[in-house]
Amino acid sequence: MAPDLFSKKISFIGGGNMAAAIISGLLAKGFEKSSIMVSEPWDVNRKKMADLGVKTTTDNAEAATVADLIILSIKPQVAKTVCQELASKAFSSQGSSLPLLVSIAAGITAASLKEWCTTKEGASPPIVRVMPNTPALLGEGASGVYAGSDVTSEQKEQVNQLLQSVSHAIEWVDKESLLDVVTGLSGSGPAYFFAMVEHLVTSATKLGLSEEQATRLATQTCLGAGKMMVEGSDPPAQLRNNVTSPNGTTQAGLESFEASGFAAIVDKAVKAATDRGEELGRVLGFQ
Ligand SMILES: NC(=O)C1=CN([C@@H]2O[C@H](COP(=O)(O)OP(=O)(O)OC[C@H]3O[C@@H](n4cnc5c(N)ncnc54)[C@H](OP(=O)(O)O)[C@@H]3O)[C@@H](O)[C@H]2O)C=CC1
Ligand SMILES: O=C(O)[C@@H]1CCC=N1
Repeated sequence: MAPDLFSKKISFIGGGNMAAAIISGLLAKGFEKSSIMVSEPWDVNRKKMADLGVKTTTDNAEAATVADLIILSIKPQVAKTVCQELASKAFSSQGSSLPLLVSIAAGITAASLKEWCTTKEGASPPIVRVMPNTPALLGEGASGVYAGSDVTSEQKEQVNQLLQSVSHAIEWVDKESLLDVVTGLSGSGPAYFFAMVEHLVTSATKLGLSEEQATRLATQTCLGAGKMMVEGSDPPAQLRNNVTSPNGTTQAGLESFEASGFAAIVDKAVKAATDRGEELGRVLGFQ
């Protein structure tokens, strides 16, 4: 990581699953524990953050005031309240030079965040939206990013550095609505693979394997297939063909998937998740 981000103070508003994943990634890259503060109301989660060695508080304004970079890692449903609190209790006293606000909240648009974060003096922070995913915990994340027009190239570089500590794939999108697609693909995506493995294990158990054996075989198959796609040069379709012997077992399995509408099932799921992101932004955002 370049020294630029290393010299910054980062505050997380909300210390749940994603905050833990990103903080773990940053600390693994050598980021100073004392340069991270987490504001979290729930004592159980606050203790988890304190156990990582970072500073904690229950006061969102305190965390926001000391930060060069604020990560909004709360649920979309509380984004408005939290932003308005930051505007009145933290940003108002900071003049026009406000810290960069990085929101990971699904669906909530930059325009809504901007509106809610505007102080009564009319100042508002530059806003970047990121859609990460939970493999960030292992430094194996995939993230989509969108920056508002007032974000400087230096700030974009800081966000890149932040994401490089937890993600292998960092995809900037120039149309904000595409972040909902990123959410439906890679934000929610880990759960699709977990569900797939759960079903594979159940199927193999019904056919006689023990649950333990089936779990070891299915999870390693998932990891191995993933590594082949990421580390090799062949596209997924080629890799699929390589496994599929004519009239063999894989062909039988894949034909059964297709007969049950596999492509349509995946299409509908990614669309449903994408639409839900858009809906969250519309329903919870300003009209
Ligand atoms: N989980 C995932 O895979 C991904 C999540 N996201 C996005 O990340 C965001 C966080 O998700 P996730 O980490 O899973 O959620 P969590 O519920 O695990 O974390 C959110 C945390 O914020 C706390 N919180 C609630 N109200 C406030 C408040 N007013 N001020 C400060 N903190 C508060 C919650 O406490 P309490 O529990 O007491 O309410 C909780 O600990 C969401 O917006 C989600 O859309 C993005 C990508 C992937
Ligand atoms: O399910 C959710 O809404 C969040 C966003 C992406 C993953 N988890």
